Amino acid sequence: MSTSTASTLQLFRPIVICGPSGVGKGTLIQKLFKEYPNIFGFSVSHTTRGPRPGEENGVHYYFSTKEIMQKEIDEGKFIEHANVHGNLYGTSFQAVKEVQTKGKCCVLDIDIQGARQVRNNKELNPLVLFVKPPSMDILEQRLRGRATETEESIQLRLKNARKELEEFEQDNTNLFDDSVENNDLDESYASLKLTIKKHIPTIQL
Ligand SMILES: Nc1ncnc2c1ncn2[C@@H]1O[C@H](COP(=O)(O)OP(=O)(O)OP(=O)(O)O)[C@@H](O)[C@H]1O
Repeated sequence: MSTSTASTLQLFRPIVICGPSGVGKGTLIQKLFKEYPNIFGFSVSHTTRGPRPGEENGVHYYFSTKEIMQKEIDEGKFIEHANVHGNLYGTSFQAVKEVQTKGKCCVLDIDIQGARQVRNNKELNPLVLFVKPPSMDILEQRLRGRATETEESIQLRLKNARKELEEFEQDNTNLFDDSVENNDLDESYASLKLTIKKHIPTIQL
């Protein structure tokens, strides 16, 4: 008897990870990819900026032009997009589908505005999780400890973080399905895995 892999392939709901800058989203997501490279996948983003040495089209980014990408945004082909210093960046529905058709669960690191855009998308049906900092002081320490931001950028991120935390606490639009507090990293990572399993029981973690 033969079995068809195509018919047994599970299409996992994508997971949207939201939370203030510096809370540790990237750190948690990297741990998932490292422990489960065959279960989780990152979608390839589009950009209109030129490729840097060593960057490959379809691997690091899909390189596009402003005209083409804007037309595709207008046609609704993008889950979310942003203009950063004059260049467009975004995630297409197709890029998420490519991860899903490999049998992987696509993890998206997008901001609250982006999450709001995809929240009620029936086709995507994302699991939206919020990563909370233990406190604003700790968030500030992490942003400073990362040493990637100017003072101005830290202040802007903290200001946005206060707004995002308020939105999370009120959450009157049911934007988030669940949340994880990123306090001790190992405990938070374990809690993230449990939260994912709770909402996507067929995932083998
Ligand atoms: N649980 C934790 N305990 C202590 N430090 C942490 C923890 N999680 C992450 N960090 C550290 O905090 C800093 C910010 O983490 P990270 O870059 O993952 O945040 P982010 O939410 O992805 O930020 P951004 O949205 O700006 O990309 C990093 O230096 C990281 O090593």
